[in-house]
Amino acid sequence: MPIMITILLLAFLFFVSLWLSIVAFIAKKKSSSSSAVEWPVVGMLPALLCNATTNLHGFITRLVKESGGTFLFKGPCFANLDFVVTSDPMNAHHVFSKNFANYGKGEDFKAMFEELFGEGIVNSDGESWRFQRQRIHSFLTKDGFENYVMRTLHQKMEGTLFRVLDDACSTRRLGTVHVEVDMQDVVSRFMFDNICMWVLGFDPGYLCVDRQLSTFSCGKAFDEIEEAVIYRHIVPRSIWEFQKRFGIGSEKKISQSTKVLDEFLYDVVKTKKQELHKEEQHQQLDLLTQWLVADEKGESSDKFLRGESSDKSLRDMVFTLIAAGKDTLSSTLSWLLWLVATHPDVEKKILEEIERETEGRLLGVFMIDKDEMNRLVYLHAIICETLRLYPPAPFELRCAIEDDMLPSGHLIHKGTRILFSIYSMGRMEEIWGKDCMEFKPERWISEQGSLIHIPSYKFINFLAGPRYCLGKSLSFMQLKFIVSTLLWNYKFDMAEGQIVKPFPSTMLTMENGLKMRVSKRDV
Ligand code: HEM
Repeated sequence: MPIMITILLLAFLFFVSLWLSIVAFIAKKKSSSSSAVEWPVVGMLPALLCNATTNLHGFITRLVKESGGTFLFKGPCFANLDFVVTSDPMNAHHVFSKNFANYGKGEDFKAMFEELFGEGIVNSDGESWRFQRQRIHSFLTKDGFENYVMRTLHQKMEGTLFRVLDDACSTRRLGTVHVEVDMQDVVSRFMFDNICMWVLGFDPGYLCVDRQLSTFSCGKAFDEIEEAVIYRHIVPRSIWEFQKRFGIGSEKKISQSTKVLDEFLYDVVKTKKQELHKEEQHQQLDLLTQWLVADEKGESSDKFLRGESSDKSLRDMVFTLIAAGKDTLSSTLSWLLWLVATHPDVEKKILEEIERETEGRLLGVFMIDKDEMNRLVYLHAIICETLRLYPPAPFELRCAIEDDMLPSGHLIHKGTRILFSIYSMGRMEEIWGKDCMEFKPERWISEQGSLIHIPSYKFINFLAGPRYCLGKSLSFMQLKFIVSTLLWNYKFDMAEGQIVKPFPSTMLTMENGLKMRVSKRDV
């Protein structure tokens, strides 16, 4: 009997103390100004899940601002989902440049992107990464490559993009009112074809004049993977791995889309290898041909890829380059078109600059040379400003190899993951000033009219240090050509009632697309 009384007494005390701690926790939560409450056992996961589908980037930006630049995101205690989240430029400088050797992509990142990038450059570290970087860099800077890219771009714009837009304009003139074009979809298809032309050497026709005819499923598969993979960032690895094993939910989508892509890419690799010895094939400048030719010449200098590359490593290489170029450029273009359409003063200034610097030669798709391109300073500033507010790759992840201390004073243990929010960095008052939320291209231009240099660790959209983006200068060249030609020839107005907001994805796309009315510009 006394034992029974003792047990009842202990149970009573346990429930009273549990009740008191819950009451205290809720009271603390109510008085706390933090946007993410840390719950017992599940950590901050409920707050992340609540915000993940509505305003993931805004939520993280709020947390980063509240914490003064860096905070620890606590996941559930059983899930290994803790991250140090930061938007502090000094931390970026430390991790990406000064102590570069201590930070890799980490096992979790590799697992997340395994079936997509495989051993491709963005998913590798060490020797394999160094070798691929040096090779891709030499191809991109090879004599004639830039011209080749600009020629293929010109060809696709004139042959397809302008005709698609002309169609949209003439339909309006014939009286079919309210014809709206989803420009996000158009530029995404256009960029996919464009990148394929210089990575694979042919145009797969994802954007074609009669878009009803485009049955090409590979481009769609790319888009679907990108949407689905964000889920792997949010839930514990064991959960998405379980779903992957049994083909459930977004994991089913990823495996179906990867299959479609693999069929296409392996087929391209096989055909390319077979045709390599045909006359003039060696002269082709697309990156896949250049890679195969370099293999033949025995230029491999690495254990990883000595001799002829396997079909798998070629597939990984081309997939990675298409992914690196397509989404980044199409995201920048979409946000830029929206920002210009909603800022008439900026639109007016850019048209004045194009007229002044190219003497109006852009009517139709005319090539502009490098000198003319360099003179388009305001356009350059518009691109930087778009990237600042809407970075195509909003996050960057790194994992510590050994213990370390960040300049912000945060102790980093071996294996800790650090998530850089590039989106938040673009909206920090400490970096950009009080008007950081405004779209203001002028902030990039000095009083003398030249571009202001912002250190790469403050503007890490192309990353900083030894792993900075290999496609940066190619991207500016292409974007300047596409934007100047498009804006000079067409006027883009927002469709009525269109709400533009970011979609929570690994790439910063727009949730509801970008519906616009297109008309020919009267110049
Ligand atoms: C607006 C356009 C672009 C932006 C904002 C951008 C941004 C980035 C970022 C943030 C990274 C670092 C990724 C990581 O380490 O996880 C990166 C890497 C890379 N980018 Fe870009 N990129 C752009 C366009 C391109 C284009 C057109 C190419 C085409 C060749 C390209 C090729 C690469 C490659 C090969 C890497 C890997 C570099 C390495 O790991 O050493 N990028 N880019």
